Amino acid sequence: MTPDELKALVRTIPDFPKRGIQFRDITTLIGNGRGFSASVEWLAERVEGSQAIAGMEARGFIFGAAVAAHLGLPFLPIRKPGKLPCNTIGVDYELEYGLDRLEMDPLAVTPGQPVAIVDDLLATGGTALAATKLLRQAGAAVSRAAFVIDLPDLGGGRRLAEVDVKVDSLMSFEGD
Ligand SMILES: O=P(O)(O)OC[C@H]1O[C@H](OP(=O)(O)OP(=O)(O)O)[C@H](O)[C@@H]1O
Ligand SMILES: Nc1ncnc2[nH]cnc12
Repeated sequence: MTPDELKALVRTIPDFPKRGIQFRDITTLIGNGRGFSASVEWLAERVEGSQAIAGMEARGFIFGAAVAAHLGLPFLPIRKPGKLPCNTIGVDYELEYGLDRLEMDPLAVTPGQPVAIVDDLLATGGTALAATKLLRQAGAAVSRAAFVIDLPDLGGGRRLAEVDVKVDSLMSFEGD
């Protein structure tokens, strides 16, 4: 499937979860078997060469885990607060429509291990920056991140470039 065909599978819902937000919903993309599979293959090609894939709860688990399994790599879950049973490190961050916190097991990576980030969507970059910070704090080398959707108007790509993370995105939505 072409990137345009995949983009046509993303549903836009206005004013969710807050007035003024155009919510780009991947439910309809993953609800299409060929679309899901093509998206996972596209992401996997971008992060090949990494030694592990990290994905952020919850939508990052959908694509991150699938990409890791596709490449035969470990998957590192980066979770919302209070979910991991082990000792954790955490970071608070801001996103397009609120505040949140991410946590991970600091022992999940080995020193210098190249870990790529995979998520469904890049908006302000707050989530991916928080994940980068956590993974680096745990000792991982983070230089790549791949997303299904980029919202370039919100500047996430620029913010990740500033911390030396190269970004690839399968499609983007701009100007509305
Ligand atoms: O670039 P940002 O401004 O940080 O926004 C992008 C993040 O927002 C969404 O997650 P959300 O926190 O809504 O959680 P969910 O995956 O549990 O739906 C999305 O899945 C990204 O992780
Ligand atoms: N506009 C948006 N649509 C879907 N998920 C998002 N996460 C942050 N902004 C979003």
